Amino acid sequence: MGELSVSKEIILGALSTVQEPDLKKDLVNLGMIKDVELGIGEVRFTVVLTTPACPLKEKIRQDCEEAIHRLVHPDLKISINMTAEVTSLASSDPLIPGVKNVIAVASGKGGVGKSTVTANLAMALKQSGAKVGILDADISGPSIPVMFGAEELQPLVQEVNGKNRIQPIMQYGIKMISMGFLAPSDSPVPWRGPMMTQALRQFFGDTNWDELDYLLIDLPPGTSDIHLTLVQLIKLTGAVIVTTPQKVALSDATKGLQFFNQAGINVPILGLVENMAYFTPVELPDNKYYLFGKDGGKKLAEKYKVPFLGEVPLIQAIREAGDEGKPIASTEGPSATAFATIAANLAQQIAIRNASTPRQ
Ligand SMILES: Nc1ncnc2c1ncn2[C@@H]1O[C@H](COP(=O)(O)OP(=O)(O)OP(=O)(O)O)[C@@H](O)[C@H]1O
Repeated sequence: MGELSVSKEIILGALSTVQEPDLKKDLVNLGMIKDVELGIGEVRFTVVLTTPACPLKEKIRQDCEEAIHRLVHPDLKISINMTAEVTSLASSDPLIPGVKNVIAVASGKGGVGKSTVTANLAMALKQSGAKVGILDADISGPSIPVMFGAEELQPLVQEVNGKNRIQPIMQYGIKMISMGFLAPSDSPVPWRGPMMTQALRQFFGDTNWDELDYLLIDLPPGTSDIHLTLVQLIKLTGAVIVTTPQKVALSDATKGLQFFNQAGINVPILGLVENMAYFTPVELPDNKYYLFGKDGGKKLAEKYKVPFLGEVPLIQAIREAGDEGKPIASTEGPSATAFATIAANLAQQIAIRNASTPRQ
């Protein structure tokens, strides 16, 4: 390598030509470059991404290397430490000060796999390195405890700073609380509106969530009192709608979209997930059978101009994993990959949303 005179300013100058592809601003201006250090013929620095699940991680790394090699010196050795700090909408919500993003997972129709998608998205986000929690508010059928093998567990109440706090259950590194922990599934007592509201309030305000990057809320199907209470109680980062490609499911999903979009509620739709997009039998893994029609979710997303986060196949192993209390995203294989892709797309949409909304 020839005579080389490099300063931190020169490096930052080169990196200020690299754009964050989603946020459409340069990395230096976004404050994403940290700890630039120079050695002989070498530069080291840290790139702080907006989520550990960033699908553009490799592209950003390559763009940094390319800019420095092109603008500073082609032989400079570059060591980049890729880290992440999840962004948030407001500086903090007084009810849950340590929680950065609250995401509602909703569906129009029941049984479309909303809880399965919630459980596996949480798992995939956790595996990317994020701190994740689930609040199961689906009183019509609280399935999160079953899907995480936690149906026999009971959250403890502990005194913290003189106040009683519910300790969430921790399974697979995910903190969770569920209506199912309060009311046994065979309980004959129906939940009344005020009880649900009270429970939801406690799940936020009296639960020791500590610090979380993403708190996913598994909502009951349709739209209910719980939906209204939720949007009044907490500033949501946004909502995810789960649907199958079937006509009735799509028409109900539209109602879900409209609920969050309506004036006075104004919760942004972070995206749509198409579950049971096609059936793949175990013995013919390359065959796809479009039992409920093709691309229904994708087309609905296009029609309402909301992001399409991805599709999940109808696979026996997904159901079995749910029943066994071990979400499929915690294993390896095509289903886990599908959920990892959807989780990365969701994390990306959250980062875009947070960057486009002024902090309060
Ligand atoms: N992609 C899939 N492949 C196979 N089985 C699935 C898939 N998605 C969901 N299931 C199964 O379908 C059933 C319903 O799923 P789930 O409980 O997640 O739906 P839901 O929309 O949350 O229902 P609810 O109406 O109770 O809110 C479960 O037995 C689940 O294991």
